[in-house]
Amino acid sequence: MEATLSCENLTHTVGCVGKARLGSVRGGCKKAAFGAYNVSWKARISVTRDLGVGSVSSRGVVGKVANGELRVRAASGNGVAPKEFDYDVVIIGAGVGGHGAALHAVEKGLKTAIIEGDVVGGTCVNRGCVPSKALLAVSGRMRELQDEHHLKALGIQVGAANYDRQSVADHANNLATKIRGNLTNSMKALGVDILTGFGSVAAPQIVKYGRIGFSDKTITARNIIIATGSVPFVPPGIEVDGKTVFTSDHALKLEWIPDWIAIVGSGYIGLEFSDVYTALGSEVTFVEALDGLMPGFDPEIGKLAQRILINPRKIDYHVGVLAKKITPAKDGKPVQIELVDPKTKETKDILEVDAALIATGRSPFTKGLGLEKINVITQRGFVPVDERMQVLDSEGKPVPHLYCIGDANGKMMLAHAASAQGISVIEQIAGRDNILNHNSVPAACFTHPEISMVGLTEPQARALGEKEGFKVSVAKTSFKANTKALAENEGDGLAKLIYRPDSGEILGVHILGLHAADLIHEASNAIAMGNTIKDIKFAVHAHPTLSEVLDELFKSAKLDEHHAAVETPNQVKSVAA
Ligand SMILES: Cc1cc2nc3c(=O)[nH]c(=O)nc-3n(C[C@H](O)[C@H](O)[C@H](O)COP(=O)(O)OP(=O)(O)OC[C@H]3O[C@@H](n4cnc5c(N)ncnc54)[C@H](O)[C@@H]3O)c2cc1C
Ligand SMILES: NC(=O)c1ccc[n+]([C@@H]2O[C@H](COP(=O)([O-])OP(=O)(O)OC[C@H]3O[C@@H](n4cnc5c(N)ncnc54)[C@H](O)[C@@H]3O)[C@@H](O)[C@H]2O)c1
Repeated sequence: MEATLSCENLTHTVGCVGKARLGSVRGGCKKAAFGAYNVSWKARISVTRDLGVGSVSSRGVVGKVANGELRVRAASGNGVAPKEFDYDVVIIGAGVGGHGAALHAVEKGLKTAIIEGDVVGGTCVNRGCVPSKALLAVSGRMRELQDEHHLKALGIQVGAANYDRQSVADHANNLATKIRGNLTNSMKALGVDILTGFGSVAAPQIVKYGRIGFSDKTITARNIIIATGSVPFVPPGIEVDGKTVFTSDHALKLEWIPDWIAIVGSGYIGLEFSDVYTALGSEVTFVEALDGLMPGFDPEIGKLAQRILINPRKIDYHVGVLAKKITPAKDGKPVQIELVDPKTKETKDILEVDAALIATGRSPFTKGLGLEKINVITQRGFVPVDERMQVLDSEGKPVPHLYCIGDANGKMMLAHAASAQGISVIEQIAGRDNILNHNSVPAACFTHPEISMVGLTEPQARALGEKEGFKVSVAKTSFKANTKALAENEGDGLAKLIYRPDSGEILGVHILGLHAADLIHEASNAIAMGNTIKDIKFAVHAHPTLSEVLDELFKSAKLDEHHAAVETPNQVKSVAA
């Protein structure tokens, strides 16, 4: 038996003895018979014949054989950096972006350090995705238990639902602590060096870290990745006291439940918190500067979201007005919000409420990084990068060995986008060119029901079609036609597909309905893999599942005649073969 080993990025070689169930492998990197073999610790070895399941190990390198493919990775984690540098990779910021990059770096055998100035996990774990989803888990259940009509339809009777505020807050805090521990342990287990302090770029390939203003330790790095994230953006004129006027950082602690809260900004944070607060008994008033609520969503989905998530709840709103001045409650006076016309700046109204949550976006946290020393000028604080996340200097040229990922570059302020950008950068450092297709990155808003999306909105797709001269079509399916959704008595919802009828290319998918955040991945994976509607419309989905909403969606797309004519379902092909 013979096996072909294709090795990439050979740097230095470690001895490695391979044993697979059907034999072992011997030879150099190009072509090998079974027996002992030498591989680079950065090598990826593909075995052309199915070896069954087995493993190889030597000097901290283990490889697993499965389905004819042998992957080799560093088991004990950190590799050995070339002599002239302390590390192959130094990451500044241990949020989800930095964490994703660090794990992938050690997997590639790169000696890696991560510098954190606060606590591991960053925004997502400590002040973002994780605690907010814990609160939303409670709001979802409270909402269901309070919905008599819904429960009656299922034949269920329950007494009055109630909650203990401190226990809900503890649930969110405990979850953040647990996930923070998991992240820390995963890096320690693989041997990532976790360094404590505020990091900055002292010069190309040199990083300093230590207490802010006293960065007294210096390390050298072949590559530096900036992953310093973001903080809440508070517009000027708004005074945050952390008690009655606060940002998501404070709100997630759930220190109290105001009877009436104004939420300034109807983006992701505003919408998710409106779900939490209304389920826990608050009345909500949205203040949104743009002309409609949820301006970032596909307009049709936004309209439906308003019908399902806003109108039936104790929520009212002011749109097309700017919250210009907000004064915290003081001396028995409530919180005061001055609303102005965004164009004329004329005062439109003064709101008096118990509390105000400021959810007006996030600012990159990039001050003090020392980028100006290497001729990099941030744009509104965001670090300019190219499609490979390479930092650009003031002339638009990539700075060698310097990358920026996650919220700090502002390309897509989502946890999984930060992590995916980190992995993409490590792939490049390991010598494999990689460009993340941001159009394939899904997003979700975890309201009840959820909203999810990938790719373009309908107006964006139509604008692109007009510019590039292609036709855009739209298909839709309703959750009302889905057996599983109806069994759950959760028929409210819509899935929308935006596509090119000439090529079958998927331009965007938007879902509002039960478990929309999980359902979107069939569409996002299809876009990432470059699959067209023709490729996936014959895929089989289990019945009865919510996934059939997407099955119906892809099946209902109408492709142009010439394209439809060449369609052949895969299963028909394989039967014929
Ligand atoms: C309320 C809320 C809910 C969210 N929910 C979701 C969600 O459900 N799904 C989702 O995908 N996204 C969500 N996000 C967005 C998500 O949290 C961010 O996109 C993500 O955390 C960005 O990751 P990052 O690694 O770029 O930065 P961060 O997570 O902000 O981490 C950056 C880290 O760098 C550290 N740091 C900064 N400067 C330095 C320095 N100079 N030296 C050393 N360390 C430094 C910081 O202390 C921090 O730990 C939410 C955000 C908020 C606020
Ligand atoms: N589930 C998730 O994935 C999730 C959840 C929360 C946050 N996030 C991320 O966090 C980031 C920040 O979220 P966000 O909701 O704060 O920002 P956002 O950009 O989504 O929404 C901010 C809204 O505030 C409005 N606004 C700004 N200034 C205003 C003012 N003075 N008066 C009235 N309205 C004003 C804007 O028009 C906009 O609609 C987002 O980019 C998002 O990606 C993601």
